[in-house]
Amino acid sequence: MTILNHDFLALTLANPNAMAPFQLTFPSGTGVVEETGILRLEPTQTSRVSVVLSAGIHGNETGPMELINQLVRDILAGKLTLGVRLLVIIGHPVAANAATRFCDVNLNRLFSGAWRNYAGIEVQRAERLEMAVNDFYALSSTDSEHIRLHYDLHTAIRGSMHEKFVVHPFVENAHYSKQQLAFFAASEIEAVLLSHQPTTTFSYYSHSVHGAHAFTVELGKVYPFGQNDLSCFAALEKNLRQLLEKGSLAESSLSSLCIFNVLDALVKDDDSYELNIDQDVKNFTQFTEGYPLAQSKKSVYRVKQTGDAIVFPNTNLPVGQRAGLVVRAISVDALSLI
Ligand SMILES: O=C(O)CCC(=O)N[C@@H](CCC(=O)O)C(=O)O
Ligand SMILES: [Zn+2]
Repeated sequence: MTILNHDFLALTLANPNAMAPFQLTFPSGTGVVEETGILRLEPTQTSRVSVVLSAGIHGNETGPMELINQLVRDILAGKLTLGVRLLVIIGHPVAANAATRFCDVNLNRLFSGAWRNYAGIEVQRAERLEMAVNDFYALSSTDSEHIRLHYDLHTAIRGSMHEKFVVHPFVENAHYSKQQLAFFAASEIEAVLLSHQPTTTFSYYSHSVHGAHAFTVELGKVYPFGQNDLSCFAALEKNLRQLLEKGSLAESSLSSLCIFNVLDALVKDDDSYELNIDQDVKNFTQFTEGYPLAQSKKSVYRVKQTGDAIVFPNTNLPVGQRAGLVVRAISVDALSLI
């Protein structure tokens, strides 16, 4: 079996629920479609880099799916010579076809085994995606020189003061990879959010279980299929092509990056939970000290310091889930870089 027109996204969306595995060859290697939306590509030459590129963990975040589909198409067509091990994931084809973020439960809250505590169609998918990542990294060399990367590409519900930004997973030793940050700077990513607690996101899973340099990468605002301006991703696309071809990461000065500590995760603690923000407030909007940013019958959250800002505000979710992040800018010089 082959992938018609090298269009892995079309194949995935045409078979959203399941797909029998099949193998394929392409000019620079061999591959296997392991399940719908899960494609592993192995280069002919051995490589010391294993890259996971995922998109569409939220079904309506179409731009990143189109971006990675272009990369796959060019690899399969022989226009891009694959030089690294590559696992491509289209996260949630059922939700993508329904043009919705998720069907029953937010898939990006189900990793690190959290799927065991939920019910819905995303549960099986989270377990399957964990397995795909486990199998992929298990096949990589255990030598300490081998580099494991996972970029989980998303787009945001709202507009943003910083159009492109990454969420850095919690790292216990607070040492941050200069090379990864320099790669983001070179890819026109404007800001980095440093998490300070474990989460149940996909990128955190790859980091915590497999020691990967793993990030949630936000690439702008959500648009339907066909309405994305892929030229907005040009810098990242160019650098991903270099990574996939040469196994090397483009780098720029970190001085262009705005760094933020995640101070607090706002959690919806009651059905009465509300955020005191306008409907169209952008990510990274700042507030003044004492401002009652969130409240419910059970709690009130007051802004701790003028300049603290909100990211991912959202109350359209079940009690117990994250309703936003409160972040505070810090200097890049304050980071311990390795
Ligand atoms: O725009 C929003 O509110 C959500 C965009 C999105 O899907 N963000 C990810 C971030 C994951 C992380 O914190 O690493 C998510 O909420 O799952
Ligand atoms: Zn998302």
